Amino acid sequence: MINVSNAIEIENLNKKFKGFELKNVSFNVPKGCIVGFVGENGAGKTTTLKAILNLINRDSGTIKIMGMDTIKEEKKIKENIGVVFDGCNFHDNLKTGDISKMMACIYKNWNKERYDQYLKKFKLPNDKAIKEFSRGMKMKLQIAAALSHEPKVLILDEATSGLDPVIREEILDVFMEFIQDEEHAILISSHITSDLDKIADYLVFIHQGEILLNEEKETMLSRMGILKCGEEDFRRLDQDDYIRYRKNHFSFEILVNDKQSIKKKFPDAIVDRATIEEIMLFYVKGEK
Ligand SMILES: Nc1ncnc2c1ncn2[C@@H]1O[C@H](COP(=O)(O)OP(=O)(O)OP(=O)(O)O)[C@@H](O)[C@H]1O
Repeated sequence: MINVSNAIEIENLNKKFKGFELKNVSFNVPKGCIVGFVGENGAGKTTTLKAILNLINRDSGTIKIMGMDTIKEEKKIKENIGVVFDGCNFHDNLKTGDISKMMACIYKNWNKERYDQYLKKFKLPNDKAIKEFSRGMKMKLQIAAALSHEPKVLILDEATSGLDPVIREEILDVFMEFIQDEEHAILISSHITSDLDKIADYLVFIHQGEILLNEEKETMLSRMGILKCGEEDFRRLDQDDYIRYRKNHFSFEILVNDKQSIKKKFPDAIVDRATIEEIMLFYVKGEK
């Protein structure tokens, strides 16, 4: 039996569209982990996720799920993946029971009891057609369906976007429950960085089709920091000390690589903890 520690492995993925390119995208999703995939609108998140799912043809690169090549062993892999994309993929006139019958034909591991449990947990009615569902209800339905064919990997594209904090928390709890099994893994793209702050173990940051950052979340957040200082102190910094800076009227805000070494250099300096959102903004808007 092959023992693979990564649920998903992406190596040198390239895909060119007119005016956009994924450039040598490489990262892993380790088993037992949630990887948050972040980046601004149009950065290439959905394109990457679609390439993982073979929904678009890639130009080059290899992608493995549970050690299996996603092109050569596509059929075998599909059973192992639960997918939720923004918007609802089920036909509007279907009811929850119709979806169960349909999914049972598609997936050999379809677990109707589990699906019914999720419907109950999410308080989804079985007598209404999907067209009468709210956005949050549609999202929860998709998540219930994605989890009920007993996948090992969840691939989620903006699965919590446009939902209120109560529903988001319910959904995040379900993801946390799913990941308790060490063989499971989640790759989730989201603009709601506070959600990723809560649940992600790793963060992968994509910008203009390139991976800029790929690190364990807590290590990254405890290492990086934001230093506020005047021009004189800024000039004393080495290039290696910081990642990006932003200049205001009278001061500099600097995303530093290593809070501790900066505190040694400037004992009186205040270096604040950076949030995921701030780090993203520095990478996109800051100067080098
Ligand atoms: N089928 C396609 N043909 C041509 N260009 C495409 C196609 N699909 C996506 N693109 C382009 O690829 C780029 C990346 O799009 P993508 O949907 O991957 O971004 P994203 O990071 O998911 O953005 P968002 O956060 O807005 O969903 C965009 O410039 C988009 O216009």
